[in-house]
Amino acid sequence: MYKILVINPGSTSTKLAIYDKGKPPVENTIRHDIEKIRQFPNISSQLTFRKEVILEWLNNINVPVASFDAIVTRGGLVKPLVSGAYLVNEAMLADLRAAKYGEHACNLGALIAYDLAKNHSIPCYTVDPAVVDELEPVARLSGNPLFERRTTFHALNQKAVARRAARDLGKRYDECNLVVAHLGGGITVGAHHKGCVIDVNNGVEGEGAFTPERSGGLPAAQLVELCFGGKYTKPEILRMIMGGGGVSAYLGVTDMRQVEELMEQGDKRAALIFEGMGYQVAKEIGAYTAAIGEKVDAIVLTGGIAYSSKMTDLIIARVKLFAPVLVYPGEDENGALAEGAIRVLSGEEVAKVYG
Ligand SMILES: Nc1ncnc2c1ncn2[C@@H]1O[C@H](COP(=O)(O)OP(=O)(O)O)[C@@H](O)[C@H]1O
Ligand SMILES: CCCC(=O)OP(=O)(O)O
Repeated sequence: MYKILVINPGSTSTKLAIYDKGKPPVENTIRHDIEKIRQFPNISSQLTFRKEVILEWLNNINVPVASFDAIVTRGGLVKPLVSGAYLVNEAMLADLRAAKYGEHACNLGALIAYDLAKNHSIPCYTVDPAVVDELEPVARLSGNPLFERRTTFHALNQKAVARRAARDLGKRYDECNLVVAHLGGGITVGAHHKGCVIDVNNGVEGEGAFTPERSGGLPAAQLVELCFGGKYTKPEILRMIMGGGGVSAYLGVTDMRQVEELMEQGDKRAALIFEGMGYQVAKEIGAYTAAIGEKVDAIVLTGGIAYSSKMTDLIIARVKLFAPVLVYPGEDENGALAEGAIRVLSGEEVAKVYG
């Protein structure tokens, strides 16, 4: 068995885990001060800050970087890829440094891992990055040839949870039809048809349901008016879509537990926004059920917001006629990353080469 460091950078946190030869994992979620994060002009400039926080933790628990057999990290926004494990290489790092395929905190993972590992000859991997692309040709059409739909979604957790749901249904993943909804800071709903995600909303480009901090799909003509109206700058408008949209724009908070507290105090607007999110997620589930076009074995709800039975009850009430609903709150991205690295180290899977 192997000793593996897992690095999973999110927009406001860095999740870390050490998997050591079958022992229970040692995990740590470092929540970054939001004001501190906002001081950085862009994601890539957070590199040194985030790396030092990781080194500090390893130092505190007395684990040297050299003791790891591999470092595995949540993949960044790179070119569209088939599902699997990838060796972190210079070509991948160059695309991430240039944010060639977009900016998201997950871009930092491979950059940090490589930086930590480079003096110790330790291999670094990513598994099922957010850009896993198994879309059918018909799903790529946007409605105008100037725009092509592309994938950015919770591929790692969606795939891991879909495999778990298949096991619980007594089937193999590639025998199942599942609609998986990851309900977190970003919300993505994927149509898993016999082991392939044939369609999914892009979680960072303004598609799908609104989320705690993202707008989801907006009325296109109104957005164009706003862009050319002269009142807002490009970064301000981008923040309306990512970071400051959705629940944040309506209520000024991004934690759904706070929204529930407001509801308990009788805040009717909070109740409407909470219901609106569930309503939009249910509509997405309906759309991706249609995308599968065959009998759906189960609808799967996962991610942090799936801890809220108020939210899952609201969604289930609208979608239960389509298929049975399974709820797996939270995520086990760390476990999925470690398993991916172990598959490579043990020779069960050959790491793909990015380029
Ligand atoms: N018990 C809970 N009830 C309601 N919402 C929750 C609960 N726990 C976490 N959340 C919400 O889950 C979201 C984060 O989900 P998570 O899956 O960890 O995020 P991400 O997809 O961004 O990694 C936050 O909006 C948080 O408010
Ligand atoms: C990066 C793609 C999926 C996504 O929206 O992730 P977060 O919810 O972690 O921002």
